[in-house]
Amino acid sequence: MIDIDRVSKEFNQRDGSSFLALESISLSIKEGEFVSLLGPSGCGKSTVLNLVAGFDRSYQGAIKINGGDIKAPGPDRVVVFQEHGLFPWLTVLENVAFGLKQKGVGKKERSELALEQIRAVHLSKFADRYPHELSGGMKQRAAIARALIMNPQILLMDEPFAALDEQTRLVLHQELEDIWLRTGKTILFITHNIREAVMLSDRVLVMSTRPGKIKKEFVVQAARPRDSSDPLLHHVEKSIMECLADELEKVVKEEMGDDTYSLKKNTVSDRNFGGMGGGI
Ligand SMILES: Nc1ncnc2c1ncn2[C@@H]1O[C@H](COP(=O)(O)OP(=O)(O)OP(=O)(O)O)[C@@H](O)[C@H]1O
Repeated sequence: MIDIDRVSKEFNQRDGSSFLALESISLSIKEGEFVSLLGPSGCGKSTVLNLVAGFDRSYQGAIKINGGDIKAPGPDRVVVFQEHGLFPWLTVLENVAFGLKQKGVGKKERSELALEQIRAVHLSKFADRYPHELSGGMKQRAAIARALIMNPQILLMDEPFAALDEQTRLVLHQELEDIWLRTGKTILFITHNIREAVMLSDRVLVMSTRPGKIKKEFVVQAARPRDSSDPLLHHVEKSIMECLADELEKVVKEEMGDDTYSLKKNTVSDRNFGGMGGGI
């Protein structure tokens, strides 16, 4: 369904030089699969998502959806960002129905369809509220409903839960898994949270940084719906942490400007990773 074949991406920098953000990335995502891209800050996760979304067409290599080239953003792919992007002057119902209005769907039909999606994300009681009257989790639910109402084949999710508190995030993980199991959407999910990637995904692709590459793939074969106490999930988390230790070292050295600093001296500890469920 999504085929990324030896894709490289360079950005022009202010000083006129170019910066290689992605180097020969290849990956395939099957229809209905839930795949996460995981990696340290700056490894190119969002760049990959933007290319698949069709926001940026200047790259080397090929990206195909169902065998066809991506020419522009399309209705088959909808992006959910960390920032919900709801219109502040519209209610939840109006926000969710907005895309259908643009498509010319009549008021009664779009309200019915919007309410259906709003029910699916458990926001029925808040359909007539404005975004500023909602919690962060509610806003992200509304953003998901707004994406789903367009019935895309593919959901591209760029750290959609990164700004939420831990409890809310856990609830939304369950809700997203329910939605995914029910709708069979193909999901490409970007995160730097190891626990989140493992809890949600069929496969986690760990990226390395500068330039961004796919370092390793982890298949998560745990049963659905996922149970956070499943030992298999903990096992995969641990393997991913080990895989990421080198990358973190690179990032920390670069950010601290100190070649002598070593994370590993302190071992790959909970402190460095923010706990088993932590981010990177
Ligand atoms: N428009 C741009 N111009 C120049 N460089 C860019 C541009 N967009 C991204 N980059 C650089 O490309 C690299 C990859 O960025 P990207 O945002 O894809 O990383 P990321 O893994 O999503 O990071 P984060 O987790 O912090 O969001 C970074 O070094 C970033 O500074």
